[in-house]
Amino acid sequence: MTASRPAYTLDELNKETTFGGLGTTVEREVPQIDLGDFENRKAEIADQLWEASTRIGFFQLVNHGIAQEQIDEAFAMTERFFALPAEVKEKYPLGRGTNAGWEYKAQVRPSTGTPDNKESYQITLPRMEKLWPSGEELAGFRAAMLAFERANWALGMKVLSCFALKLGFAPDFFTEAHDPLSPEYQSTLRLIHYLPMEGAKPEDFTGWRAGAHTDFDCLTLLHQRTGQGGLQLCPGRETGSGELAWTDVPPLPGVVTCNIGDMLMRWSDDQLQSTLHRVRMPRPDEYLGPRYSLPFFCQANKDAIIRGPMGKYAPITAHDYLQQRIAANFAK
Ligand SMILES: O=C(O)CCC(=O)C(=O)O
Ligand SMILES: [Fe+2]
Repeated sequence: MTASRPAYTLDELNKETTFGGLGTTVEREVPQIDLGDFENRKAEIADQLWEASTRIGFFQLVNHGIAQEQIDEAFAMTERFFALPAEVKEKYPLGRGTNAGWEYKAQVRPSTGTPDNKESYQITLPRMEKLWPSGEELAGFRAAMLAFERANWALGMKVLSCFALKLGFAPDFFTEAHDPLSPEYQSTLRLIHYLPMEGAKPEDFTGWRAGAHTDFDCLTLLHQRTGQGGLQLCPGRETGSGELAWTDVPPLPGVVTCNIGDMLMRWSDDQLQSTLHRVRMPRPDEYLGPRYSLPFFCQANKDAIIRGPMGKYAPITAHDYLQQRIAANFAK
């Protein structure tokens, strides 16, 4: 299969085509970082974020400031959205290269060459014209999601301000690069529904809920439900000849799971690690119901220029960078 895959122009994509195998599992510690008393503890928090992100590329935030009621409401609305009839969801289709709208089993990862076993609805604010379900179809959805999008943006900017500190940029450097009032804004809230596996055939369990990948963005904030596990990570992009060793990331109550994406890895001259991850199928003896997750992707505005403090890579706009990644995942 590998031979028939396209060659990509970005090195990270060519690498990704080699990560589709089952691999082994190993325990690793995913650091928890407490954001409480942020203003007074910022330097210490920045050190902890830096340590986690240069080492494993994943961490879990506690005392992150997003109320559990708001997270629960976003999940409840998400379940209602995906429960709408397909004829309704089809009225709001994902536009090619836009990260906005609904898709069903349309994302093919370079690592697996097969579609993820999921449907998703993406919210990218400047691109939502004609993509919101009407109030009659789903009352309260738009208000809940706009508020949740903004809460995640604010948390993401807090974390990114710590990385700005460590990289020698101005404190609001990344906030300005992710300006939600600009038409160039392209951060995305994604609602994901992984399909239930009750009564599925044995061969259906051989695929992936989400094939191995790294995220395209600067930083991902991921909300998960307790009891709906499956996320696994593999740090360091260990591309040697051996099998990759994967670590389960349990969905703990009250935490927001975060990971560094390729855009921030490039922006930090490869100091911060964008870590490979995937969502495995449940085993037949595990919970087989649907799985919902809510990632928020902090993706710098299209016109932001990605240039690291040491200038390791040629400057590129966030638009050009992202388009190459999206094209590789949704190629028709
Ligand atoms: O659903 C999850 O737990 C992870 C999803 C993910 O990695 C992604 O959408 O990029
Ligand atoms: Fe991801």
